[in-house]
Amino acid sequence: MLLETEKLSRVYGGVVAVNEVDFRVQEGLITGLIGPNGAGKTTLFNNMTGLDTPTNGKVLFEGKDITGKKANEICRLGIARTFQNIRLFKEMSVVENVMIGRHFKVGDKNKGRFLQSVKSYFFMKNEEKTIYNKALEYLDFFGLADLRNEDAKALPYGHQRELEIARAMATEPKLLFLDEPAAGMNPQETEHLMEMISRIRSLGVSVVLIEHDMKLVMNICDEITVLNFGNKIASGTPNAIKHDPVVIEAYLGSEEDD
Ligand SMILES: Nc1ncnc2c1ncn2[C@@H]1O[C@H](COP(=O)(O)OP(=O)(O)OP(=O)(O)O)[C@@H](O)[C@H]1O
Repeated sequence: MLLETEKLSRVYGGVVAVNEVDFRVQEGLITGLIGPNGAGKTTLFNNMTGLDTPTNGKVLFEGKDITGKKANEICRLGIARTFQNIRLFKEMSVVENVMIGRHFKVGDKNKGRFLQSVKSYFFMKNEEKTIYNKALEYLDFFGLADLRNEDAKALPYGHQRELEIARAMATEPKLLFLDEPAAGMNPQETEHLMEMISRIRSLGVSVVLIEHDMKLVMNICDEITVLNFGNKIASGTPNAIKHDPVVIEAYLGSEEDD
């Protein structure tokens, strides 16, 4: 198992946001985490990626206990993520946003100097040129290279979300967490996103995604785990989940679509 939680719980005051959840991520697969609003999906994400600390239970990554480690330590171990609300450096260009992800990976002694010097390729140091070229490779891989000099804030919404994913990929993760990547996207943008996520899997990077768009989830996930009121109520293949009466009752309801 690439990542697993053992009876992970997170309690806020009187609210049990996540209750003794055993969540499993197999290497090389796309795993969906679904459930109604407030089911505990983002809380579980935050507790696996170092943004929050479990009240009880463990998080194991490649068999090692990473419970309670800080977000940057976890990122260095090979776990990257995106957020429900887009968190780009809006005043910076597309390529600069990816370079920041890349730079984080390479290590960073001179961040200030680095950020001032990315404007002109001619004046870049060799290390910076390598980072720039690698960032372009990532943009190219995701079909975003033509946009490299645009300000991030000028991009259409769908591209902003994809840029965030490209930046997370530039840290060269083994495991990528995506929190509602298709939120607010139109059908064409969602289609492009689905291709992008499949390409990430083809690189051998495992993906975990929270998503309410069931077409996307059922189409691209290999495995799905369902939360309801903080409890894991099911896990299995998309087909098994789609036909699970407990899941239909708690979440899918009449939206179920064969
Ligand atoms: N920092 C916090 N303090 C107190 N309660 C919290 C906190 N974070 C989450 N909760 C509560 O924990 C529960 C689970 O919330 P969470 O955001 O994890 O659900 P979710 O499944 O991600 O929902 P959504 O699909 O709406 O994003 C909710 O009842 C929420 O109000």
